Amino acid sequence: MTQADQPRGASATASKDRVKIFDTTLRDGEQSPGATMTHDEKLEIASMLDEMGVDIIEAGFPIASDGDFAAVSEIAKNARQAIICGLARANLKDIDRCWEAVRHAARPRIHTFIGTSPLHRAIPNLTRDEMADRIHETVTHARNLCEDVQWSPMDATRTEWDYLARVVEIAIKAGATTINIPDTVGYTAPVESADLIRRLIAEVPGAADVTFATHCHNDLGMATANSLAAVEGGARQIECTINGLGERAGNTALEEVVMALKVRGDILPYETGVDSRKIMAISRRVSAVSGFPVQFNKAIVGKNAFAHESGIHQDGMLKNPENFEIMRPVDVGLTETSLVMGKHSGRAALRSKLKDLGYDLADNQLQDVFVRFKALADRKKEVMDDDLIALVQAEERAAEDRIRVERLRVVCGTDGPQEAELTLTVDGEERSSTATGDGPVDAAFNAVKALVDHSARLQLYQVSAVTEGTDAQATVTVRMEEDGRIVSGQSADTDTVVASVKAYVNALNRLLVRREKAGKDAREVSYKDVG
Ligand SMILES: CC(=O)SCCNC(=O)CCNC(=O)[C@H](O)C(C)(C)COP(=O)(O)OP(=O)(O)OC[C@H]1O[C@@H](n2cnc3c(N)ncnc32)[C@H](O)[C@@H]1OP(=O)(O)O
Ligand SMILES: CC(C)C(=O)C(=O)O
Ligand SMILES: [Mg+2]
Repeated sequence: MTQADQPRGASATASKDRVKIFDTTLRDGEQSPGATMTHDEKLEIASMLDEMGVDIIEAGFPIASDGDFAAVSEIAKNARQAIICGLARANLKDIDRCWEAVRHAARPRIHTFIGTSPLHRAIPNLTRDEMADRIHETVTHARNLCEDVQWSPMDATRTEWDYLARVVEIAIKAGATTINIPDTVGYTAPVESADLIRRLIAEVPGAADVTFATHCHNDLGMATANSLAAVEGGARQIECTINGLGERAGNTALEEVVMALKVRGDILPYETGVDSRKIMAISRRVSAVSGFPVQFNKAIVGKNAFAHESGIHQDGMLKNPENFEIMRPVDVGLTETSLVMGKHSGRAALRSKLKDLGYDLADNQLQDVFVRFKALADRKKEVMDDDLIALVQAEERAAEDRIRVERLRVVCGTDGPQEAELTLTVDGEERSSTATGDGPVDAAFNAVKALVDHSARLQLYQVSAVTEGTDAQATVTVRMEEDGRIVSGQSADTDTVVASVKAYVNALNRLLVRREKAGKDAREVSYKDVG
């Protein structure tokens, strides 16, 4: 075994075989249309990969451009522990350029490849024999430059068995230390993936002296399954990318294979040197620099991978997280599971969430807030913490209010005048009014004035969104002044006009309290009977 073949990390145990993680986010990942990263971004990602314990970083394709060459060279210079690898086609110029870039690394690797299937042999227009000679020549050349050489028969899974076995043997004899078997077009299936590696190791002379690697693409959604099957067949290097970034449907996702081996060590007795707690951070960074968002339900790193909205699951999670989670969030770098509050949530989650927010409600209060919460959740995709706080505060305020908003309808649009039809309960008596105004809020405020006669002057009217999105709750604040007394009112609702009227009424209620406190009889307020 050469120095380059030694697995990293001190965690290898007698019972578990070590599987090397080869990350190609910066090479195959960057080949995704639109995923190009800048020089500095590549350096940053390489450093994070090195830090998290990836064994080999494929840093780029040095002949592809001066920029790629510069990035691979600098990553090679900065590498702390990882092997730094560059890709090269099966020609001497590519291999020389690759070596120029990776040779700065403490542990450099040249990765050279050529397509060996009937379809791919036609690309450079070579016969079987001509290609075999080319493989011998180029792998020998690479090995003369570098002691760590990886060779890949591109489209191996669509290559005839006899030819594949023949060229793998040639590459091993020419000095390749790692033989990578790519499923370039995501065509294979788990049983076949395992069998192919097993058969190569069993039948190709010299196979026992090299590491076999698996490189899968996800065209049929089987990349992770195929990679793990290949490991069961004898592969000891998995090629993968962060978030599964890569050509077409992507490559095997690093986070998936690492966590599968960690969580299912009972049936997959293999280990990696990757510190899984660094997964979330690098996933977010790769998503940001590549511009590829991670789908919400993506395994391990998706926004919903450790989130629960439905009441039965939330209740189960609160009783024991193992009820609905097979991994601890902390093991992938998250601080906690998130209980998302939405229309499927129940009282157990609401009580727990409110407690976290500092509200320890009695059962009857909780029930009131729960009813209002469900009504809000029916109108809004996700109820955020601030929405809940607004609900509880409104509940607290409403308890002693003499004036309550019952119903409001507004007519608005380009062809004014805007009109509001409002029903309030005042000291238990229902009263209604219709008013017009300059805009829906003005019309609604005029309707309030028609029902509650007062001389308070509106000093401030302010609207802000509690949370994000067009379905966000609007928080409205109003400030009013009467005889030197200043009161303010606040309310939140997904309907801005409703929130405005409720904030106005909230201020009026406070005004009544202030008047009472000032020794006046609150009933001095005269209510116009327009009902
Ligand atoms: C499955 C994979 O991921 S393979 C890697 C794919 N990645 C990339 O292609 C990204 C980087 N590529 C590039 O920047 C460019 O394609 C370059 C610089 C490598 C080559 O550019 P060009 O010289 O303009 O060639 P072009 O891209 O048009 O065509 C590819 C050439 O490489 C040849 N070729 C392709 N693969 C190999 C190989 N493994 N070994 C030898 N030659 C190869 C093709 O036959 C073709 O040459 P030809 O025109 O003489 O037939
Ligand atoms: C270059 C090779 C290994 C590759 O990316 C593929 O075949 O998918
Ligand atoms: Mg690939």
